Formats: sequence, structure tokens, C-alpha cells
Amino acid sequence: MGVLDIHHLHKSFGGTKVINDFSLEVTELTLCCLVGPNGAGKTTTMDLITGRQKPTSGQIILRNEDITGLGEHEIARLGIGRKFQVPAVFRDLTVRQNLEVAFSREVNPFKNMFSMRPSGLKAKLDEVLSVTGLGARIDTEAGTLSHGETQWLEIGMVLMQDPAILLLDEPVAGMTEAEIEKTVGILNELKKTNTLIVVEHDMAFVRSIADVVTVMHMGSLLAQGSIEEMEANERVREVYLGDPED
Ligand SMILES: Nc1ncnc2c1ncn2[C@@H]1O[C@H](COP(=O)(O)OP(=O)(O)OP(=O)(O)O)[C@@H](O)[C@H]1O
Repeated sequence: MGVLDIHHLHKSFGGTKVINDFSLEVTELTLCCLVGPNGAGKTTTMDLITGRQKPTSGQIILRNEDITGLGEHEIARLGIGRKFQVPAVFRDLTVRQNLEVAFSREVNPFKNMFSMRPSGLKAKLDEVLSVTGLGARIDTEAGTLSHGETQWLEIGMVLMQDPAILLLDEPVAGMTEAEIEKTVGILNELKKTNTLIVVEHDMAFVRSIADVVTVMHMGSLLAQGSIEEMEANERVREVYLGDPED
């Protein structure tokens, strides 16, 4: 049994089947990259896992607990953390304040800032600053961070909540080569102690971080395995990778 087990998931919008009998098991301390052509159903799958959308049928199990159909906040509370592509940091707060706000999961950030510091905060803050490399930026207002730093802060904010599994939507979109390289380092460090699902189009990036690559096509699982296995798979090359030169 994995940290996350998806069984025979289906999702239709109106009469259109968008997710069609999709199953996936994500085992502890692995980084699973979810790839596939545009419209394959990757974002919808992430939305179903996080409760943003409700499945038409099927089951989603998080560490033995059936979370199918629960609300988004409840699922987040149970340990599914998600970083979206569009940053959602508090621009007027510093890096430290953003991380502190995320730690207590309180909806009102200002209530957190002036409340008693929960125990464990300092240790968690140090750990997250170390893995995201944001230590030198701790007192910087989030609104003045670079694009890459903002993305790392957001990953840090999700990590402050100690998720059982961390979901990342296209984490390197819009990043410079140097920022991508740093993100590769961050994720390779993170996967030693975390379980992750990453939706990504950049195959060079996928190659440098993935333990398992899951390929979706038309709402279904097309193939799953190592990056080498996926690159050698005829069907995957046909529907997604195209020329080996791509
Ligand atoms: N709310 C919705 N109502 C109707 N159709 C939708 C809705 N959300 C997604 N779809 C359709 O579901 C299909 C899968 O979309 P989804 O965004 O999950 O794909 P994706 O694999 O994430 O694609 P991309 O790589 O382009 O982000 C698409 O055909 C899309 O048009």
C-alpha cells in the first residue's frame, strides 16, 4: 500500500469523460512525475486528489484513510499539500512571516502573526529555510523575491505544514536555467524525506528528478516506470514524446 492509492478514478464534465478508470499508487519517499500531452487529465487528477473537484466514481486513499469526496480544506488538513503554478505568497510579508503563517494553518494570517508561537516552529523553519536555500532572504518582503525564489518560498510554505504527500504543478514553468538547476537540487533533497507528485512538461527536468514516471493519455494511465523505460516505450513515444530528439 502506498502513501496515496487511487483506484479506478472517473470524472466526467457534462457528457465528456475526462478521467477514465485511472489508478495510481504512490509509494513512500518516491517522487512521481505525472506527464502526458495537453488535455491528458493531469491537472484534473491533481484537482481530484486535493478535493478541488469531486470524482464521478472511484476511490482515493491517503494512508489507509478514504478521502474520496471530502472537501478541499479537510483533505489539506489530512496531509495533502499542493503548490500551484501561480504563486500565492503574501507579498507584503517577509519570507519568515510567510513561512510562519503557513506553519499554523490558520486561515487568517494576521491572527497567526500575533499569536503565541507554536512549539516546533523554529526547528521546522530552520529545516525549510535550509532545504529551500532561502536563509539569506529570511527578512526580505516576498513581493521583492525573484520568480524562482517565490516558487521556492511557496514550496517552503507547503512544507511548513508537514504534508504526507506534496503535489507540485509545473514547478519550473517560467524559470531560468539556473533556477531550474537549483530546483532540481531542492527536489532531489526533498525526496529523501518526502513523497511527491510533480506535474511537468519539461522532460529534461523530469529526467533529473523522477523516481517514477506516470504517463497519462486521454484520462487513462498509458504507462508507468522509470524515465528510461518510458523513453523506450513505443506508445509513450507515439502519443507524447514524439521524436527521440525532442
Ligand atoms: N471544468 C471543466 N469543464 C469541462 N471540461 C474540462 C474542465 N476541466 C478540464 N476539462 C477538460 O478536461 C480535459 C483534461 O484537462 P486537464 O487540464 O486535466 O489536462 P492536462 O493534462 O492538465 O493538460 P495541460 O497539460 O494542458 O495542462 C481537457 O480536455 C479539458 O478541456
